[in-house]
Amino acid sequence: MSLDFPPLKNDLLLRAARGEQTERAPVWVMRQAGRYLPEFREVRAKHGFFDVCRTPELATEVTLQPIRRYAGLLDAAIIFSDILVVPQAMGMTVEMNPGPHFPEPLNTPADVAKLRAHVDVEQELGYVFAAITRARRELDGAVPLIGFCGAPWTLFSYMVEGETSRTYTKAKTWLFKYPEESKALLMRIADVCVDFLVGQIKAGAQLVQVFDSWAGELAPHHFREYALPALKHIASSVRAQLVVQNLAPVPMTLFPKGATALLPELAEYAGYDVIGIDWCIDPVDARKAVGGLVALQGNLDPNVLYGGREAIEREVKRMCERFKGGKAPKAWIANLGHGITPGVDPEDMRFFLECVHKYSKA
Ligand SMILES: Cc1c2[nH]c(c1CCC(=O)O)Cc1[nH]c(c(CCC(=O)O)c1C)Cc1[nH]c(c(CCC(=O)O)c1C)Cc1[nH]c(c(C)c1CCC(=O)O)C2
Repeated sequence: MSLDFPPLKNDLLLRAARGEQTERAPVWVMRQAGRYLPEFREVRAKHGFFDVCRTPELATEVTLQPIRRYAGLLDAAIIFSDILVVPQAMGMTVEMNPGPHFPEPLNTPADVAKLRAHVDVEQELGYVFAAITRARRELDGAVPLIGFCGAPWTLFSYMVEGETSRTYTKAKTWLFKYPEESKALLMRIADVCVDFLVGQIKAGAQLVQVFDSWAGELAPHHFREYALPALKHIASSVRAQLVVQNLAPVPMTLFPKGATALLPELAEYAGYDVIGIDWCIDPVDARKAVGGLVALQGNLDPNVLYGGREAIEREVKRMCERFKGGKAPKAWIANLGHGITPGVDPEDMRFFLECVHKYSKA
């Protein structure tokens, strides 16, 4: 049973995500709705971060801001929310001041008892679903709408560390001191992610992305042991649930930032259609690593956007050549290798998008 939405006018993203070569690379930018936009800062001056997330009108407004500003240049919208709404749904308090802060992180496995035994995502995160349905209607088919969640390992890190960490000492202490409890918690987070992503798809998300921002912090064998099973569980369970609930399949993207060494097995076993890469791997090498199994997304260093027009043009041109080169299939979604940062001039972002349009033509 699916909701009815206006027909999609630009399906470049969905075609590339399914592995098709496209006439040019679709392009969107992680954190495209954010503090580099004056219209976003205006909304944030009047409303708290999570108030924007929890108010479908505001979340829709902010989701559409970059689509309006860069009309005809962006090929996707991403729903305005945060990965940390999942720990909130599980019963944790999360503040944003200005970075994430958990007043009561999970210090030991005993603290897991403080989490909700059963998470009703409809009740806890229904506001995200409402925002997605509303944004999808307001987009009027201009571009597809992306839903997302954080990956279990990245969310686990925040829930244990209580903030963004440089060393991940607390999260890793859990892995090495309490391996079984860690695995259980990772799977518990994964189960919430499954319901959350299925709910987003049901509400109108046309592609979903799993952000594993701290994937690169783990040794490959630790990633394989702890992070990968939960990621696989999400991909296979979401797909199975879509069948059970009679919903059309949607492409799934995994962004395992920094996990370059694992690209071959992620492509082969994780179960995603698209893998996002950061700028620390050359696109030609990433292609070799994943073969023809998945589409790639990425990977310009976000700081290139601070380098002025000449640097932006040169680097985008190079990125396009590197993604289109080599012998592997060419399905590619252009993006930065991580989120856009607050100091970027919105006109430089526009120039980046224009350069992708120009240099990624088949
Ligand atoms: C690790 C992570 C978080 N959140 C997210 C990740 C994964 C991606 C990544 O690694 O960047 C994902 C995220 N966060 C946000 C989105 C919205 C959609 C988009 O435009 O991409 C998405 C997809 C909005 C946001 N989430 C946040 C902001 C800025 C806060 C503000 O408006 O005051 C935005 C626009 C806050 C946030 N939220 C988080 C941090 C560390 C911070 C503070 C630091 C920062 O600003 O980058 C957690």
